[in-house]
Amino acid sequence: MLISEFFIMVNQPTLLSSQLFYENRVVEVTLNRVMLGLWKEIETRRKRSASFNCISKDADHHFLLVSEIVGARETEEEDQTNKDGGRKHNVLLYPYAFTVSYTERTKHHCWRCKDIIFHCLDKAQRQQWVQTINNQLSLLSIRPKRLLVYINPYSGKQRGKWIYEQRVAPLFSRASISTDVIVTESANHARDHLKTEVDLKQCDGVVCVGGDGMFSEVVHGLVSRTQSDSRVDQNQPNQDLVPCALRIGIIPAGSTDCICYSTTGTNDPVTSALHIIMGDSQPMDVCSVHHNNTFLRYSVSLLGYGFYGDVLTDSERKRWMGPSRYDFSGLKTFLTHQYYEGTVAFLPAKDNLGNPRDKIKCRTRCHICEQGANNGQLLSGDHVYKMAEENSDEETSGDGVWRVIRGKFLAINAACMSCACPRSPRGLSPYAHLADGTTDLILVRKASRLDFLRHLIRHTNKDDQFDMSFVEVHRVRRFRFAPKHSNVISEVDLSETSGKKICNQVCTAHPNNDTGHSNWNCDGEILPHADIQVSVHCQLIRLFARGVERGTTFDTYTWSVIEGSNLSWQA
Ligand SMILES: CCCCCCCCCCCCC/C=C/[C@@H](O)[C@H](COP(=O)(O)O)NC(=O)CCCCC
Ligand SMILES: Nc1ncnc2c1ncn2[C@@H]1O[C@H](COP(=O)(O)OP(=O)(O)O)[C@@H](O)[C@H]1O
Ligand SMILES: [Ca+2]
Repeated sequence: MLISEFFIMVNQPTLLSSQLFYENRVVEVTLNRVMLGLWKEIETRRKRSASFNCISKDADHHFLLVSEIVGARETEEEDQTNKDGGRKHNVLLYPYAFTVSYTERTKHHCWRCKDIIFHCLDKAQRQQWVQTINNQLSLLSIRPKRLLVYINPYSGKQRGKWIYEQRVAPLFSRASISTDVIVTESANHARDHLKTEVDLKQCDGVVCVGGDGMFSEVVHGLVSRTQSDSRVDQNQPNQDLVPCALRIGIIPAGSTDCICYSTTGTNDPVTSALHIIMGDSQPMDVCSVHHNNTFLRYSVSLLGYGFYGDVLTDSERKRWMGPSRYDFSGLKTFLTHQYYEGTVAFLPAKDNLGNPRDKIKCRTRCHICEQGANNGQLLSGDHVYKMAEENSDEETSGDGVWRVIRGKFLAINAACMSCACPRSPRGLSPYAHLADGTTDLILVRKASRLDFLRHLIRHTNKDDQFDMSFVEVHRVRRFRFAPKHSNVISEVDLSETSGKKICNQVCTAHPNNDTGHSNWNCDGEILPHADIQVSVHCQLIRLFARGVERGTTFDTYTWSVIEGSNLSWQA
């Protein structure tokens, strides 16, 4: 925060100002539209031989941004003695206490809810403070007041219900958020409920408690509902989709929690609950996946063919193992060392969106994502595009240049965001962006087991997983894949979209016994088709998050202390 910004905050009209007892002293506490300031210290009381002495002290200035207050409430008596260090004298002299809860940043992007207790001389004064603070909070229109919560009781280690009830619900109640809670009874319960039954006008957001699969259900429910309400046909691969009005919150309780980790920097339920309460908003890209002009699914994190497809397929049979199923199946798949032949065609992103190796990380208020939105990255349906065959063959069209790459691949991954998660803290594509309208397409060609292991290990440390001869990565707006024994990216198919037969048949139809195909891992769901068309829809949804924050700076501290300052609080 700049000192000039601080002056602006201080000079807001005062809403309420009183002398209150705080910790061991009487202070003047002032509330304005943007900050709650514990301003001039009037006197400090210290206990000395069971009596109190007044010791004056230099100015000591604290403040708390109103936007980071969770709520204010009358302090329960037990809180007063427990949390306030059992200072009995407070109870005698200033018997009416109120608690202000606020967010505090701790290590590794984790947030915590902290309390400050102030003591008033009389009941009316306390009531006035609690009411005025809460009234101010209710004026913050970005904050949700009513939420629809879906809990998957079987996610991760099956602790979703406990996490919600013990760690999250008490915070929502402190923030005066009302909730409708649904514990899902089967897969797709949340998706179908959102698609058909819910009156979306009755809530300010949807929260899912679970893993990436549960988030995916909510995305499918909300996006499909929004399109059907707007009469948009999702089966058209190049269709402009209508952005969803409601924001989605994720309380992480799953196996990978990659979407939560990549959007908040951690997989901590309390942090996520606080982002929801603060009314944070993070736009996010969504990929639509089609097969032969039929809609299959949406994806927001990983679309993986080969290695990650095979890990998922194997792990689904081992759900009973919980999150460690991925470690077991990961090892098994690695040892199998299967590669797949096929053709990838892609439309690269515009240059101003950087590239997957430029070391520009997506952070809160990311300027690359702003550029993406300004570029109008969402492609409209009537663009004519062309495609050229062969490794570096290229052909220009009104929409850019399509490139086609054929080969044998251990893995083909598309990361629409970094896909950072506890297993891989930098992620599959560390410099991918949440909301730029692109996905990073990672092609891992056939290589030795040892080289592939080196590549995988680099996901877990600081080394560059793309700096290997058999790995290439492209930032793209759209792509298509056809396995070898398919003729999907074919002359006929291309002529339908380009109007010109510019490309020879890339993949020859093969009499085949249907082996040699992997599955696509689409945010943890197995896709039934290997040949797919993918388009990125820029900023189609919004999350209750703010992206990963940069390092700790002055303005990341909420309860800040400005000692020795000569600033004065003005009405
Ligand atoms: C020798 C060490 C190798 C370690 C490699 C680690 C690489 C990890 C990259 C993880 C990327 C995760 C992308 C996210 C995928 C999720 O959508 C998906 C479903 O999650 P959930 O619903 O919570 O179950 N998770 C996976 O597909 C798991 C992939 C794990 C592969 C080891
Ligand atoms: N009540 C339920 N019973 C069974 N499956 C469910 C239920 N609710 C949701 N699901 C499904 O469980 C799958 C995994 O959910 P997720 O929350 O991602 O957990 P995990 O991270 O452990 O995979 C998702 O595909 C989701 O559709
Ligand atoms: Ca993106």
